[in-house]
Amino acid sequence: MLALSGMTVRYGDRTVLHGVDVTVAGGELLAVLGANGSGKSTLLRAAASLVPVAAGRVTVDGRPCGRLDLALVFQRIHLVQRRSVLDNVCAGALGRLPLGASLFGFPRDVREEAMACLDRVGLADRAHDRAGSLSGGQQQRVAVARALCQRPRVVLADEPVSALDPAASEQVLALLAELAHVEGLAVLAVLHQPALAARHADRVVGLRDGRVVLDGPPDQPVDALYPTLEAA
Ligand SMILES: Nc1ncnc2c1ncn2[C@@H]1O[C@H](COP(=O)(O)OP(=O)(O)OP(=O)(O)O)[C@@H](O)[C@H]1O
Repeated sequence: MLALSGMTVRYGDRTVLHGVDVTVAGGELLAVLGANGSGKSTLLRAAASLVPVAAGRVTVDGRPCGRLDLALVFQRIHLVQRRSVLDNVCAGALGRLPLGASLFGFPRDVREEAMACLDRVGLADRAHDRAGSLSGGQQQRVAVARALCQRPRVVLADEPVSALDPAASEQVLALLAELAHVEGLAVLAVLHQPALAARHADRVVGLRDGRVVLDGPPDQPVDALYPTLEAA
């Protein structure tokens, strides 16, 4: 479903992605692994058109990727802390609502859909609490619900569990895998923990110096991606 082809990104005269090809099927959770600076976030940002691309194409089912095809989940959780959990999830629908539609509150159908998304992540009972009153792990699940409310085909998650404790990390990864497997979404997650990828991803892509150096089953050895302590 999602195909990144020949993705090349340069910062100044430095090339940080060298013609990277990555595909993610519908129903698949793909983990992207690699050492610091290997180009993982740049790849995700290039896929979302958040950085200029020197060459390459991003397609969804063979068509150029549209703004509404993709939903993003970031490491730092961007929720409006003083608004309710439900309002934050409703905001996922903004891209398809007419301008100003949310000025006097979100329409009832959007609120119902947002409640269903919250139910999906196990937080329907917190809908009317302030987002800021939830734990980090719960807020990341709200961010996933907001992404769902966008009705995307593809979810791109950039280190979604880096700030979470082990139990919350497992929960968020299991949720992303479930969205892929149950909703048929293509989910690409940049991760720093190979063990989490091995437990939850369907496939792993490894980057080194802006190139794909492995692509295969999630439980394959990935040590070669990371510098040893002596080399660091
Ligand atoms: N805005 C920028 N301007 C210049 N260079 C950048 C910029 N963003 C990233 N880079 C460089 O591009 C390379 C890849 O960075 P990127 O953030 O994609 O790596 P990463 O694999 O996600 O790293 P990390 O695991 O540390 O988050 C690095 O060498 C980084 O210094």
